[in-house]
Amino acid sequence: MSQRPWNSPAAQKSSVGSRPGAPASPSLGRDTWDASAPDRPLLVVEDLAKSFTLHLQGGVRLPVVSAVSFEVFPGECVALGGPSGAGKSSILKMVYGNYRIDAGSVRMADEDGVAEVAGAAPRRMLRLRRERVGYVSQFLRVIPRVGALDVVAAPLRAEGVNEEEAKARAAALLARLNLPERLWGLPPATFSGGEQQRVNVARGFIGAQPLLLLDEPTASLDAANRAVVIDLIHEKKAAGCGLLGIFHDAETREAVADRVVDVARFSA
Ligand SMILES: Nc1ncnc2c1ncn2[C@@H]1O[C@H](COP(=O)(O)OP(=O)(O)OP(=O)(O)O)[C@@H](O)[C@H]1O
Repeated sequence: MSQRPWNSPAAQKSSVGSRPGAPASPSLGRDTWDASAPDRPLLVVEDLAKSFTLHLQGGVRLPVVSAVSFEVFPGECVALGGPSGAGKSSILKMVYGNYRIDAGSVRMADEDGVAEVAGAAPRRMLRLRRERVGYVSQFLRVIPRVGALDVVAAPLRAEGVNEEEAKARAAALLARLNLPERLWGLPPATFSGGEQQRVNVARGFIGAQPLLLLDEPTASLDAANRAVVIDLIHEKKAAGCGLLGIFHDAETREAVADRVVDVARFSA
C-alpha cells in the first residue's frame, strides 16, 4: 500500500474513528450519554455530510464529505488527515458551527447533558463556544483598534475572570509564545503572519473549554514557537481536554496526535 505522508505508520497510530481501547459502544444516545464520565467522549460526530452550492457558478453543487463519523475523548488529540481539499477544515467549521451541517449530527458534552450543534440556535452556539469548545482558526480575525493583550484576554473576561487576572494570564501566555512586549498594546492587524498566529493560539488556548479545535496552529511558526505550541497541546491533554486538529507539519502531528482520522475515507 502506498504511504501518504499524513498517513505514515508513525503518524497514523490509528485511523479509525473510535479511540483504540475505548468502550466497545459508548452510548451515543442523547438521554443516556453521561458526558462527564471519564470514558465518555467529549465530541461525537456521526454521519456528517457537507456539500457547497456555488451560486455564482450557476448553482453548481460541490459534494465534499459524507458519513463522517468519529469521537474525541478527554485527554486525547485526534488529527484530521487527508489530502488538500479532502474537507478537513470544513469538518472543523461544522463542529464549531461556522458551516451549516447538511446531514448528520455533532454532539458535544454540555452542562445540560449533550448539545447538538446541527441546527443549534445562535445563542446556544455562542454559549457552547464560551463554555465547551474553543477554536484556533488558521487566520486571526482582527478586531479594529483592539490590542493583542485584550484580544487574548477576551475569552477569560467572558468566563467572568477579573480584569487584572485576565490581563496577567494573557501577558504570561504571550510571553511564553515569545511575542515581543512592545506589541502587546497594538492591534494585530499589522503583525507578521507568525505574530498573528501566536496571538490566535494564545486566544484559543487561554480558555477553559474542555474541547479545542485547531486548524493548522503551527503553520506560520518557527521551530522554537512550534515547540511552545506542542507543549501547550500536551498540557491541555494532561488537563483532560480533548483536541481535534489539522496539522500539515508531520513532525508536529507525530508529536501531538494520538490517532489520525483519514478524511479521504469520507469523500463524497
Ligand atoms: N465556503 C466554501 N464555499 C465553497 N466551497 C468551499 C467552501 N469551503 C470549502 N470549500 C470547498 O470544499 C472542499 C474542501 O475544502 P477544505 O478547506 O475543507 O479542505 P481541506 O482538507 O481542509 O484542505 P487543505 O488541506 O488544502 O486546507 C474544497 O474543494 C473547497 O474548495
